[in-house]
Amino acid sequence: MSPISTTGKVAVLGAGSWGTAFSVVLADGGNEVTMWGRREEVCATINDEHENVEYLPGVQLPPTVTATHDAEKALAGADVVVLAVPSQSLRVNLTEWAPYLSDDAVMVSLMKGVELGTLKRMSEVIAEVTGAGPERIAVISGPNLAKEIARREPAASVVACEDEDVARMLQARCHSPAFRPYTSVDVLGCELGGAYKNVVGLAVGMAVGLGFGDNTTASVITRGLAETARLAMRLGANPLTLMGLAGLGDLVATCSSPLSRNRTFGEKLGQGMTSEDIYASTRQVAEGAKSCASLRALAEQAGVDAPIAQHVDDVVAGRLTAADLMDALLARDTKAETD
Ligand SMILES: NC(=O)C1=CN([C@@H]2O[C@H](COP(=O)(O)OP(=O)(O)OC[C@H]3O[C@@H](n4cnc5c(N)ncnc54)[C@H](OP(=O)(O)O)[C@@H]3O)[C@@H](O)[C@H]2O)C=CC1
Ligand SMILES: O=C(CO)COP(=O)(O)O
Repeated sequence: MSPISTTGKVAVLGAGSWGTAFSVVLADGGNEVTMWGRREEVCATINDEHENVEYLPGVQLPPTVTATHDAEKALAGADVVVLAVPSQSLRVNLTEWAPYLSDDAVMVSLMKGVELGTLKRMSEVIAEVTGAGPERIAVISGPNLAKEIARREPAASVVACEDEDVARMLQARCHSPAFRPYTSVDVLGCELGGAYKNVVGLAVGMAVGLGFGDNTTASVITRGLAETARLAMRLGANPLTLMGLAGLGDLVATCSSPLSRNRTFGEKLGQGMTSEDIYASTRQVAEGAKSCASLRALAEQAGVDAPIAQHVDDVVAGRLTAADLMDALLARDTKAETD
């Protein structure tokens, strides 16, 4: 095997919280980073003030991070392309960007969602839109709340690619003093862990919003992990992935942290706000509010029992209240824990 390159030019497409925080990780790892931002004014403040004032105020970005509104410019010369837009917009975005991608660039999904309608994971959307093989598609997922990562608080994550050499190359590219990536070949397990924890985070948030304490949240987290593992294993994931950073690790971070947008969305539902009110109150994405419906459908398709996804979807859609969700989860037929 040839020596692994640890530096190079990376395009990060998406200038929200995670695209920006991950650009800091990549810059700390020695890469030259060009971000693509949807709005010119966001790019201008990144270039002129080295700060993403809207998404990560107070975080000074390294000089090797620049931004452009022009995707062709962002992608020029990039051998690694990091995708950090909301999951539901990826297909449209990537279709626009595809003509500017080089034929051998590796694409890395940072996204934690499942596409509505098609029920595709983000790696599957990337493969479909670009025609790239699995050796050019990777996922990075773990307990990585953007604000903490941008402040360089120590954290670990998983870099998954079916081609282990590519996972190792990406691991070297994003290893920095505060960010420790582990490799994996279980792309499916990492993606389902990342998408499902958002739905469980919504349920935990609802419990918090209703005023319940740690027994309730621990019960929802644990049964949420069981539900995630049931579906992921049925679809072919390695169960150990669900016990790792992209499963349990991310679930714990999301469900415990007031920084989580999904937990916060759930908390507001628990306090009686509607999804429409919550959408109107923030620009930031809470992936679980959409992926609850796609994960519910994916579980139905796979013949897997998914009561948390099912009831969270009903609350988000306004068919149930958060209090109904808690009652319904407890009133289900009793069974053995390991069924
Ligand atoms: N934040 C976090 O801690 C983490 C997030 N993730 C995942 O990363 C992904 C991105 O999330 P995050 O950065 O946090 O989200 P944010 O809400 O912070 O930012 C979203 C970004 O996407 C842009 N955007 C929104 N809609 C569109 C669209 N239709 N087309 C193109 N761009 C669009 C926004 O632009 P504009 O400002 O113009 O609206 C903004 O730059 C999600 O899948 C999330 O689950 C993963 C790990 C950690
Ligand atoms: O994925 C995340 C942490 O790993 C971020 O969670 P939220 O999208 O809920 O903020």
